[in-house]
Amino acid sequence: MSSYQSINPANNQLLKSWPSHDAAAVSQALETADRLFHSSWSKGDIAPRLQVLARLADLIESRVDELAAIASKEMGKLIGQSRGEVKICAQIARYYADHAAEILKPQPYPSELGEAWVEYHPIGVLVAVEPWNFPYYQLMRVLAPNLALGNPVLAKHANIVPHCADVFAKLVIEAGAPEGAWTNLFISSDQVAELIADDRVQGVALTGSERAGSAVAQQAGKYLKKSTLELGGNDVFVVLDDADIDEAVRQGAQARLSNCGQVCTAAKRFILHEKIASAFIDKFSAALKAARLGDPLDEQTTLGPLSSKDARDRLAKQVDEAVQNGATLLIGGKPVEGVGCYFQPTILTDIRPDNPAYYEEFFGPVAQIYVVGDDNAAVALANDSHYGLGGSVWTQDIARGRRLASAIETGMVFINSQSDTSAELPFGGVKRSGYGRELSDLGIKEFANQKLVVVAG
Ligand SMILES: NC(=O)C1=CN([C@@H]2O[C@H](COP(=O)(O)OP(=O)(O)OC[C@H]3O[C@@H](n4cnc5c(N)ncnc54)[C@H](O)[C@@H]3O)[C@@H](O)[C@H]2O)C=CC1
Ligand SMILES: CCCCCC(=O)O
Repeated sequence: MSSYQSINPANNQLLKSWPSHDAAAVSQALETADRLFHSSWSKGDIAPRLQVLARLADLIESRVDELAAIASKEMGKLIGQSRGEVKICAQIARYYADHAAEILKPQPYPSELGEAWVEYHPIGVLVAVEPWNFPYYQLMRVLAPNLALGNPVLAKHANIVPHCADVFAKLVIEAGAPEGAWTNLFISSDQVAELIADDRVQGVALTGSERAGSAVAQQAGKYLKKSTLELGGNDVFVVLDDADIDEAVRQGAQARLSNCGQVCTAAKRFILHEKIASAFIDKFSAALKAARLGDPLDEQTTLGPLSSKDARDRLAKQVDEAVQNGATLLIGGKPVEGVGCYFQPTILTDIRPDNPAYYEEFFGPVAQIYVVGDDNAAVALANDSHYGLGGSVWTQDIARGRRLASAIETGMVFINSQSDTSAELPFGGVKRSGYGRELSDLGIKEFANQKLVVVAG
């Protein structure tokens, strides 16, 4: 039985099983990608590649509803959020279509040795290993910069979103990319490891769990291949005593419930100044309780299902263990009875450092609340984490917000906004949230040969 299956998490119905790719198909895909890398497509003028990205952006924009429905049926994202994800993908494709040539032009390096500059060249075939939570966005973050640069990509998507993987690959071809530029492979972890070991593969990008990241990075390290990792997070949502509480509650509820909480940069640890904690908790609890659970395709639904039964069962076990280890369950805490992988909006408080939950990411609609007396305590708590991905600070004193943003040990901090993403801004983290950056001018150079050329003076 294929391990790639489209199952609707709103009703557990099997939509389609997808055949896996065997060794011969993988070998052919690698050969085609490597041949493309050694062709004028990858090494020649950038313009034809950017034209493909512009056409891809147009194609995606013309098919938002169709693409969004596929994602919502396959992984349970609310239809409006799926439309938003599809639109961000078009934005990313268009950003690199419009800006890659400027970003990748040779950069002069004034030197006493003579005229010096850095050129940006593709390095070869890459492997992309991606998760189900943003089934198109995660692929586009790798495709767009590397297609602009000239690196062919072999993509291994999460096993529960094969339809998204397949339709994305077809869009890239329809936009005019040659065979080999982006190849979707329904393959196993072992087949990924074999690809990474092959001399024709020069790098690997992964978004997903620490477990997957560690396995893939070990293999990449063993074979001296460049890797980037975008892993989990336990992002803070710091509400200071001078914050606009109603706006913080509104965005805090969105930041915890969006995509049913299955977002690496979702607000997960709510750190509240003691002066406003009670007011925030009352309003925040009401906002989470007001969530309308239902079919993700129904525009009225505000909280869909988790992506799978496994994800739902993992979360339920995690919440139970947090309570067994001393946490207080303020609201929710249980799977919703009936069909589908639904989970109650949940708030946990009184989580002490000796509770394993204190250091754990809850990948679902589960908020942890902590109360502190001052800014230093907020920063100390924020940094007491194995993760370092994103975070947000809420205050009407921007200088104060900037001080906390600089002190919080993550890759991204937003002041008076929930975490977000846009093609022109770098995305990534530190510590166990991974390394490297995606998007922006930083992302397109992660897998570039940044070659120094010097003309002796
Ligand atoms: N940073 C992010 O955006 C995301 C983080 N996650 C984290 O991952 C956790 C579990 O979600 P999953 O989808 O199960 O993530 P996962 O890490 O199991 O899967 C992510 C991708 O890695 C692949 N993979 C897993 N193990 C692998 C291995 N040994 N070798 C090669 N490829 C491998 C999977 O097939 C999938 O394509 C979540 O609870 C969350 O903490 C999940 C989704 C997105
Ligand atoms: C809109 C935010 C995107 C976050 C992508 C992630 O969970 O890895």
